[in-house]
This record gives sequence, structure tokens and C-alpha cells, in this order.
Amino acid sequence: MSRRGVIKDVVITPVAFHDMPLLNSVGVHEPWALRSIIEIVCEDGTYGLGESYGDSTHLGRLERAAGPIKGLTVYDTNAIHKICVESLTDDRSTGGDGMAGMVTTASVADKVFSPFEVACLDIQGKLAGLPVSQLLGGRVRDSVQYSAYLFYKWGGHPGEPDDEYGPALDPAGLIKQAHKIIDEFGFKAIKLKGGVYPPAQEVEAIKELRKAFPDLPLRLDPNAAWTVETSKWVANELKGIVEYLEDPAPEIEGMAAVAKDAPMPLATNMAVVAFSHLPPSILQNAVQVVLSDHHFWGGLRRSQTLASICAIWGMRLSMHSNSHLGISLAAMTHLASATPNLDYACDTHWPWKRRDEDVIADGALKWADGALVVPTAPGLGVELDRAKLAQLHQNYLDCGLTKRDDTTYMRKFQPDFSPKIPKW
Ligand SMILES: O=C([O-])[C@@H](O)[C@@H](O)[C@H](O)[C@@H](O)C(=O)[O-]
Ligand SMILES: [Mg+2]
Repeated sequence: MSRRGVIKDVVITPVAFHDMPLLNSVGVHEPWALRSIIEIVCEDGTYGLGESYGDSTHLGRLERAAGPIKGLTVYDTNAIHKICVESLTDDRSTGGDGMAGMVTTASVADKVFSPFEVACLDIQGKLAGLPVSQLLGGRVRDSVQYSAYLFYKWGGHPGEPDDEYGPALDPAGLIKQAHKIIDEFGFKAIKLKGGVYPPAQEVEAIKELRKAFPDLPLRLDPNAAWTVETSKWVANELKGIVEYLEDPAPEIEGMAAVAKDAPMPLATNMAVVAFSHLPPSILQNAVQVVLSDHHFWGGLRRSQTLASICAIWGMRLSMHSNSHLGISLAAMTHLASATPNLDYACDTHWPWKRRDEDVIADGALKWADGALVVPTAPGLGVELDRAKLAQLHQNYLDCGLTKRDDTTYMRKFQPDFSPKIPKW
């Protein structure tokens, strides 16, 4: 007889979907973004979904942890976390953070654990007839606001026609891009990915965005491309204009030095990316806003632990994003809906994805007025579309990429490009 909640199988499928040439401090996005889709299947046939990075190093780590998970139940998430930690004991591989090297290795075990935990919660919800938000304490908001995440970008990948967004290499291009995204989704906050052009140019872009969108909160994120001195200059220029400045300078010490003088809160998804980073950051008041991300903070419940620590120590919470598909968006939305102090508009790369390209069945995720409506069906509220999964897996096999590498791609077109930070 099959037993409820006992894990019979874990299936990990690498996938690839089209991406646009988005620029950042370490290079430019390649034509394909990689992800892994994690399916946990129980003895009674119930399945749960998780989504994570698609780099080969990370895939290897997921596979190593997956074997020993079989036979546990989906309620044994502490034991699953322990297995993830132990599976890394002899791990000598580097990289695989799916973020083009922008995050340290401090949170590797939490990165491996995260999609398994999300899939377990999906099944727990399905078996209980409850949405994941309910398992996390219940919704405090019925929809979750996201921000319009602007990027400097080329018109299209070199050698190809312009994509639907076209180029954005100056303030006018960014304003056009912002209008397009906001017209479609209704976002009520704007984030600009910086670290691409000299700081004065990016300051000017933010000032032009302020004129074009006088009522919307703004943010700028150069991914630690500036020295402490440059960061202080930018902070002063943008006083009263941005709601927070994200990762201006590298490392906790750099952020702390900037924070001493900055007239606005500093946010991070680079300096503080693991629980071990919190004490030194708090001691130095290095960051005032943590951009949580369940993919590297160890899943939804550990992200809520992070939220509690932030609440206790007077830090605020926002949410970080990488290129992702619908399973991640559903998980991010359940988490934000059930975390009272996650009250900034969250980041998402969703607008950069082709609307029809995903692994989930259509219709589960609905945008309204800049927000995603929290799914109320049991579990995450999204189901796999197996034909689409097969197509995106075929993309993965055909595209030839095995890791995210923005720098190498950029150097094909600008051989002297340097990803060194700080750059200015
Ligand atoms: O997708 C990108 O190019 C972003 O720069 C991403 O890799 C960052 O991790 C992220 O969005 C951030 O806020 O730093
Ligand atoms: Mg960031």
C-alpha cells in the first residue's frame, strides 16, 4: 500500500528558455537562460515542484542530494536539509551560483536545499488541500507587488534582429522600456540595473526616470561596481530620489563605509547572502534592506527566519530575482504573501521572458495592477505542462550552454571587457 507523503522519486530536469541581451557589471545575458526543474514524486503519485539554477555544477549537487532523500517524507524537511549539507562534504567544485559569480559560496547548502523544500511544501499543501501561503502562516496580502526591472540592453543579440524591447543604451531608451513594461504589467516601482556605464551617466538616467515617472519609487543596483568614494558621491546625488541604493560597493565593509554617509537605506543581495553574514553586517549597520531570495536563503521557511531576524534588528526586506520561470514566481509570491515585513515591491525578471515559454500549464498565474494574484489552489497552485517541459529540456540539450557566463559572452563582442569590481 502506498504511504502518504513518502518520497518515491526525485526528478531533476535542466531546461533553457530564450533570454535577451541584458547588460550588467559582469557582461551580458546569453541568448538562453538555464534553470532546473525539480519534481518530487510520492508513493501515492502526488508530485511537488521546485525550480532552481541550471548550471552544471549546481545540477550535480542537486543530483547528489536527491538520492538519499528518497524514502523520507515530505514533512522531514530538517532531515532533507541535513542530507543537503552532508552531500557537500567532499564537494570541491566552484561556481554554479547561476548568478554569473555575483554571489559567494557561503550559501551553497541552502541553494541545494531550496528547491527540495519548495517541492515538499507543494506536496504538503496538496495533501492538506491548502495553498503554500497557508502553510507559511497565511496570507497577509492577496496579491504581491513586483517592480519594473529595467536593464540597459542591446537591441537584440548580435547578428539577430531587434527583439520586442529594442535597444536601451541611454535615458530615452530606458524610459521607453519602462513605459512598455509598466503599460503591460502596471508596476508601481522601478529598479534600474546599473554598473554598466560610468556612474554619472547612470545618475543622469535615474534623474530622467524621476522626471518621466514622478510618482514611482526608484532604485539603482550597480552590483558593487563602485568604490566607496564613488558610492558616496552617487548616494549624495540621488538623495531624495531613490528609495534605496542596492549594492553600490563590494562586501560588508564597503557597504558599511558607504552607509555611514548615505542619505538613503542601502540594500543588498551580494554582501549579505547567508545567515553567517548577518552578525557582521548588523554590527556595522552595513545594510538596511536585505533582498531575500528563497533560492539561496534555503527555501521558503528559512526565508521567513531571515524575515524575523530583519524585523528584530530593524532591517527591512525586499526580494531579489534572477531569470526564472513560473514555478519560482509562484513560490516567490506565496512567500511574499505570507511574510508581513516583505513589503517592498519584489524584483522579477518575468517581463524578459517570452510570455508563452514556461514549464507550467497556462492560466495559474494572473497579473493585476503591478501585482501577481496569490494562487489559492492547494500547494503552489501551478501544474507541470509536460509537453512544455520536454520542449524547454530539448532547448537545454540543443543550446550547448552548461552554465551562466555573462563575461565570456560579452568578450565575444568586446574582447577587452573586464568584470572587475569595483570598476569606478
Ligand atoms: O540578471 C542580471 O543581470 C542581474 O544582474 C542578476 O544577475 C542579479 O543577480 C540581480 O538581479 C541583482 O539584483 O543583483
Ligand atoms: Mg541586486
